[in-house]
Formats: sequence, C-alpha cells, structure tokens
Amino acid sequence: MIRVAIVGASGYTGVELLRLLENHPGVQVSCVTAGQNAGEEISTLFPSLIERISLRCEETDVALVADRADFVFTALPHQTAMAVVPGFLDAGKKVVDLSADYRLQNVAEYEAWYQKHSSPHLLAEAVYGLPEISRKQVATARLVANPGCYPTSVALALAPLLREGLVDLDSLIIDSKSGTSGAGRSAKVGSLFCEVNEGFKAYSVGNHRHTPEIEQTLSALAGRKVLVNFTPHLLPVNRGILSTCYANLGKAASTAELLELYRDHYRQEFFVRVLGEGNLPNVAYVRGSNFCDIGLVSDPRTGRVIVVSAIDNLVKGAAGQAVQNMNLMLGFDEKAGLTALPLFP
Ligand SMILES: NC(=O)C1=CN([C@@H]2O[C@H](COP(=O)(O)OP(=O)(O)OC[C@H]3O[C@@H](n4cnc5c(N)ncnc54)[C@H](OP(=O)(O)O)[C@@H]3O)[C@@H](O)[C@H]2O)C=CC1
Ligand SMILES: CC(=O)N[C@@H](CCC(=O)OP(=O)(O)O)C(=O)O
Repeated sequence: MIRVAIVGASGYTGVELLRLLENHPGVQVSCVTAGQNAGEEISTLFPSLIERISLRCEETDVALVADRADFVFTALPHQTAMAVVPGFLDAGKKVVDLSADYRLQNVAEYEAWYQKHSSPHLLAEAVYGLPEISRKQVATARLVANPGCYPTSVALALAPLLREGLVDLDSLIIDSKSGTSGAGRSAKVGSLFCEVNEGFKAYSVGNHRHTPEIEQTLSALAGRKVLVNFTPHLLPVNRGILSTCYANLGKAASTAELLELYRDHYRQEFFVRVLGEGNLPNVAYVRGSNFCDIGLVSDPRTGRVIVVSAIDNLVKGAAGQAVQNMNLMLGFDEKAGLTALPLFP
C-alpha cells in the first residue's frame, strides 16, 4: 500500500479525496492536515466519515507529512499551496496540487491574475493534469497542477473542435454555472444559504481568474493564441458545473457529423461520455462521479455550434481528476477508485 497524505483535508476537496481513496485498492491515507482545524478528528469535522475513517488532522508541517507519506495531495487555497509544495518535492515526494498555483506556465500571467509567485522555477516543470489531453506527460511528472473545475469542463467540451480546426478561434464564448461547493468550505457571506438559495447570478464577469487558464489550454489545442469571453454563474445546488460553449463554425457541419467527430475523439476515454443527438448534459446525471458528459447542437441558422458539458466540480473538477492523475503517476489503472456511477436521484 502506498501511503498518501492529504494536506488541507478539512476542506471540501479534501473530504472528497478521502471518500474516493477509501475505495482505492493500492493506497492508504496515512496523514491528513488542516489549518485552523488542526488537532481535530477528521470524522468529527465530517460525520460522513464516522466508523470508516479515523485520523487526527495534523498541523500543515512539511517534515511531518513527508515522514508519514510517500505521495502528497495539496488541497489548500492558492498562495498557501506554494508555501509547501517545493518542500514536498525536495523531500522526494510526488505531488498533485489542487490549487491554481502551478497551472499557468507564464509567471507574469500568474502574477497578473493572482499574486507574486514564490517558486516560479517550478512552473516550467509542473504538468497541467488533464489526462484526456496530457496523459503521457502526467505519467512521468513529479508535480501535477490539477486543473480548475471550470477549465476542465471547458477544455473537454472544446478540444475536438479546436484540434480539428473547425471553428473561428475569435468567436469563442463560454457561459458556465457552478454549484456552491466550488467556493470551498470556509465561511463567506456569498456562500450563505439565503444568499444562494433561489438566486442565480453571474459573477467576476470579464475578469474571472480561470480565464487565462482556459485560454492557455485552448491556445495549446489550437496552436495559436486564443482569447475567450468566460462568464461564470453561481447555481443554488451543492455540486455540479454546466458549461455552454458557443463558436462560429468555419464551414457548415451538422449535429450528427460533429457528434461523430466527438465520439471518435473520445472513444478511448472512459470518463468522457458523448451523448446521443437530442440529448444534452445535466449536472444531476454526473453527481458524485468522475464523468464529463458532453452534448452539442449545430445551429444552421446562425452557423454556430453550441457544446454543453457537465461535471461534478468536486470530482472530475477536483478530487476525482487528482486521483486519476495520481493513478497515472504511480502506474495504477487510471480508473482505480473512480468507477462509481453517479448518484441519482
Ligand atoms: N471546491 C472546488 O470545487 C474546487 C476547488 N479547487 C481548489 O482546491 C483547493 C482546495 O479547495 P476547497 O477544498 O474547496 O477549499 P476549502 O476552503 O474547503 O478547504 C481549504 C483547506 O485548506 C486548509 N487551509 C486553509 N488555509 C490554510 C493555511 N494557512 N494553512 C494550512 N491549511 C490551510 C483548510 O483548513 P482549515 O479549514 O482547517 O483552516 C482546508 O483544509 C483550492 O485551491 C481550490 O481553489 C479546485 C477545483 C474545484
Ligand atoms: C463557485 C465558485 O466560487 N467557484 C470558484 C472556482 C472553483 C475553484 O475552486 O477553482 P480553483 O481551483 O481555481 O480555485 C471561483 O469562482 O473562484
């Protein structure tokens, strides 16, 4: 059994890692850490774990964690992650970082959208861990930057069109909606029940920090710089991201032809489910799973294709994708621990 640490286990992605890894045949969670909850029993913080997982949350101390684990997940807020990730690498550990700290390859871009980077030398080494796009690089990586939830849903929705050069790259518009767990477990007025329930709003319009991450991936797929309009919305549900992506087709193509292209593209991908004509994704049908469901419609009236994708932000958008990356990095079956069907209804 490989010993695994979850640094930042008292958050939403941390507890999701615990849930998924409990069913993993080759690893055992040997150490969990927290910030203000250090010292607490993890099943007290999350009664969902009672009688199955009993671990004391340690201080987030690099030497202690490195001593107790062979592999590390960092599930910390950005900026906090970069304070510890270099220490784990120096101690010879492989790391999947769930924060945004190592996702952007360009330091200036990171510092423009986030804050000063304390280990910019690692940005060139870190592999952006979207296995359906960068599987080979993930398998040999020491540090994987686990993609953001919105960028995962967008990259998988648009990759076939961009790789095949079928759309006008200056026409991309992305409209995404996320459940509230995307904002994490820490107390914030904007996440309170009365602020979210029965409401629906756009936020960070024109300036959300996932914009450069989305553009980085789409540019690599397209082979040239791509800019997008990306508008996130807050949905009054616990989990789920639905992204609706609009693009002008270079030349006319029917819904059936485009779906055939998507099916070809993702034929080998267990976690991407391309829906049949007339069917469109719904966050309710991926909840709790590592699936990304994709559907599309070609609109001959406007010459646009509209691609819709759905993921669970905490699974394919965070902890599930992190486990998928770990599986590749450690040579396990990529699906290990991740084959559960979605929770429905
Ligand atoms: N939620 C989501 O859907 C997604 C989240 N992510 C990213 O994953 C990371 C974790 O997210 P999430 O689990 O939602 O966040 P939470 O806010 O739910 O949890 C954050 C975790 O980090 C710990 N922490 C915070 N500050 C410190 C500190 N200074 N020192 C040590 N530990 C600290 C917290 O401990 P404590 O509470 O005990 O202080 C908690 O365990 C973030 O970078 C987030 O952006 C990525 C994709 C999707
Ligand atoms: C609903 C909500 O607030 N979502 C978060 C994004 C989710 C996330 O955690 O993304 P990172 O990993 O890049 O931090 C947001 O908009 O900031």
